[in-house]
Amino acid sequence: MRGATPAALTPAAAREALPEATLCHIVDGDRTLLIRKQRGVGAGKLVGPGGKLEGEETPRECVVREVREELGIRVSDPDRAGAFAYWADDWSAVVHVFRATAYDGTPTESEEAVPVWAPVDDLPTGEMWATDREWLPAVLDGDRFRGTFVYHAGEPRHVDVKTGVDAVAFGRP
Ligand SMILES: Nc1nc2c([nH]c(=O)n2[C@H]2C[C@H](O)[C@@H](COP(=O)(O)OP(=O)(O)OP(=O)(O)O)O2)c(=O)[nH]1
Repeated sequence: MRGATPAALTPAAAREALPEATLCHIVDGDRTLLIRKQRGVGAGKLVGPGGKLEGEETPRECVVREVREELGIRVSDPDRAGAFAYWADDWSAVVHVFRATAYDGTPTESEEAVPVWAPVDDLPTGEMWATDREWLPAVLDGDRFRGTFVYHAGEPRHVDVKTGVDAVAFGRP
C-alpha cells in the first residue's frame, strides 16, 4: 500500500497505510499560537504544535500530550478541524488537525519548540509549509477541511484541499 499513488488511495486506506500525526491550532482572540520547530520533521518552520501518535493513543490524546510536551500548556477543548494525507521524499503521514481556544498555563519554550504568536489575519506564510496556507485560514475560522498533498524536493507537486467538509473519513476522532 505504501507504493500506491494518492489518486488510488481512499482516506480510509491512507490511514491504514501511513503513520499518523497531529497538529493543534490554538486561537486566542485575533492571534494564534505557532511554534518555531526546533527539530524533526519541518525543523526551522513555523507550525502548529503537534507530533506523531504513540502506541494506542487517539489523535485527540496525542495532540493534548504533544502541546503539553512542546509548550507546557494544557489544551482543554481540542476540536477536530480536519485532516490531510501528506507524502514527501522522507516522510509521509495522515495528519489530524485540531482547533482549540481554551488552555491552562503559559506557553513556554522547550527543546522542541519556541512559542510564537501570530495575527490570525496576517499569518507568516513565508515561514510555514507551502500547503498550510491552503487550509489554515479556514481552520482558524472554525471551518473543516480535508486535504491531500505530495511534496517532492521540498516543493508541493500535488495539492488538493476541500473546505466545508468533514474529515472523519480519515479516521478516529
Ligand atoms: N504544519 C504542517 N505540519 C506538518 C505537515 N506535514 C507533517 O507531517 N507535519 C507535522 C505533523 C507532526 O506534527 C510533525 C511530525 O512529527 P514530529 O517530527 O514533530 O514528531 P514528534 O514530535 O512526535 O517526534 P520526535 O521529534 O520526538 O521524533 O510534522 C505539513 O504539511 N504542515
